[in-house]
Amino acid sequence: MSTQYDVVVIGGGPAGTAVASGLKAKGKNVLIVESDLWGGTCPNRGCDPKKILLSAVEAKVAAQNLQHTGLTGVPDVDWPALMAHKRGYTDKINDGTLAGLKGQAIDTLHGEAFFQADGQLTVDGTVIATNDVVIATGQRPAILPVTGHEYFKTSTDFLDLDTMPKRVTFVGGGYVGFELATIANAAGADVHLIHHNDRPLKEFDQTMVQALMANLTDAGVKFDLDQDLQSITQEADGLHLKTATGFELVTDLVICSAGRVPNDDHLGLAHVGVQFGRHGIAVNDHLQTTNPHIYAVGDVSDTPIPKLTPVAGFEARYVVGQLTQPGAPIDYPVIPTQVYAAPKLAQVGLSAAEATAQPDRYVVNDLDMTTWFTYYRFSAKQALAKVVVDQTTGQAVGATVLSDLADEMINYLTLLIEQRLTVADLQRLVLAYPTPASDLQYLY
Ligand SMILES: Cc1cc2nc3c(=O)[nH]c(=O)nc-3n(C[C@H](O)[C@H](O)[C@H](O)COP(=O)(O)OP(=O)(O)OC[C@H]3O[C@@H](n4cnc5c(N)ncnc54)[C@H](O)[C@@H]3O)c2cc1C
Ligand SMILES: NC(=O)c1ccc[n+]([C@@H]2O[C@H](COP(=O)([O-])OP(=O)(O)OC[C@H]3O[C@@H](n4cnc5c(N)ncnc54)[C@H](O)[C@@H]3O)[C@@H](O)[C@H]2O)c1
Repeated sequence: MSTQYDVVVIGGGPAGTAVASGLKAKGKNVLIVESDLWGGTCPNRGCDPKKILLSAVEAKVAAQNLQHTGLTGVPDVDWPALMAHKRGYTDKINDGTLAGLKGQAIDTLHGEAFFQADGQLTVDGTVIATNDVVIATGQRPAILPVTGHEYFKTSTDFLDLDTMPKRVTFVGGGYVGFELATIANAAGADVHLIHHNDRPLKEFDQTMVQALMANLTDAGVKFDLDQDLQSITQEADGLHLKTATGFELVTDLVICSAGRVPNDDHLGLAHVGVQFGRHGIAVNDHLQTTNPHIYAVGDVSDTPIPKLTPVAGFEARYVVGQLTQPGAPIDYPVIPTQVYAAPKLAQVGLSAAEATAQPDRYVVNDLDMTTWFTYYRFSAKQALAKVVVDQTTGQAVGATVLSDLADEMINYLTLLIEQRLTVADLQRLVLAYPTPASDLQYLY
């Protein structure tokens, strides 16, 4: 191991590993430091394990929808077997990621990176000399400071549960709350989702959110809106949750799904002049912190961009460019986001609400696709889309989709929006039929 590096990357998640690989490929002498699991949140305790568990939900919903139309019998989720399936993937991530980094001849260190008072970067006390640093330390689950907060478990605990408790409650109606409530409900738990106001998933189209909640309610999830949790107490019959209105609920497991906080408060950033706060590390439009030799990428950076794995990868590629051939400010493409519930809710670009405020420029195609061939085929319960079209160009500029296929449809729509394709452009292509892609020409 060298003692002098061109760049030290702090954090071995999607952002940090992509920076380290990119810089190494460009001939830089790089060290990457990780204090916990190599691979970070997404493959160990985020996107990937969540979507493996969702596979059983998808199969169960598909079977439920086809009852009386050619299929009999709805399968049960065998949680321990599903968890073993998940662990068959996640158990290999740490060693596999580390081996991948070593295979690229990237130096690695397991330990806690910290900037000492004299501005020196240390890993568990050992001083590391470097020209530049890239911070990619991600976020961790927020824990609401209610009485009895020590009883809270997090998404990390949920995604590694040995057995599914009878009663599970989520506090916070964001991505994590909706996604994990969907999984727990399909696995047979009695599920509540407590939210402090009447607008869960507030950044999504609210009529679509209402439709998603109606589907989940039908499936058995109970939404307790406008309930501000005050306390959790352990009693003989379970955990008692009490809210400000006097509402009370008894549960076996309570997951705090009220957001995530940046891992920026344990790095000694004040010792190197790096500004940070509760939204993350302050960066300019070159992802440079207030110390010009230190960059921040991925979930830990304070940007208005959604905190997602492909965004972490995009920012990582940009910073590799900055550290090898500095150039223009970062220019993000449109970014799709989605909630992997049942059905899935996805959106990209301009929202229907934003478009409606400019009626001279935009038109919103409000589509109920439930009876379309694509969804009739598997008796889908509901398939909705709102596609925003710029009337001057005929190009799609935004979309929201609620359906079992929304995760794929939103990527097609992202391509159409980014490539500025019109319906005429689409009709010059021949796409395989019958497929969801062959519906695209009917969306706008
Ligand atoms: C339950 C859940 C589901 C999700 N689902 C999706 C999804 O479906 N799609 C999607 O796009 N995104 C999803 N995300 C978000 C996604 O996981 C993150 O956007 C992504 O992991 C960010 O990558 P990152 O490298 O910035 O941070 P992380 O993956 O969090 O990696 C940061 C790493 O830095 C390490 N670290 C922290 N401090 C130090 C230190 N002092 N020294 C050394 N190392 C340190 C941490 O241990 C961690 O391994 C999900 C997140 C959660 C929690
Ligand atoms: N599918 C995906 O892409 C995906 C999935 C999971 C997580 N993520 C990433 O992780 C981030 C964090 O997800 P999250 O769901 O934890 O956070 P979030 O910010 O999406 O949602 C948190 C929710 O908790 C609510 N809340 C806040 N205080 C509360 C209180 N006192 N009581 C009840 N509710 C309260 C908020 O209003 C909000 O709706 C996301 O923003 C996203 O970047 C992405």
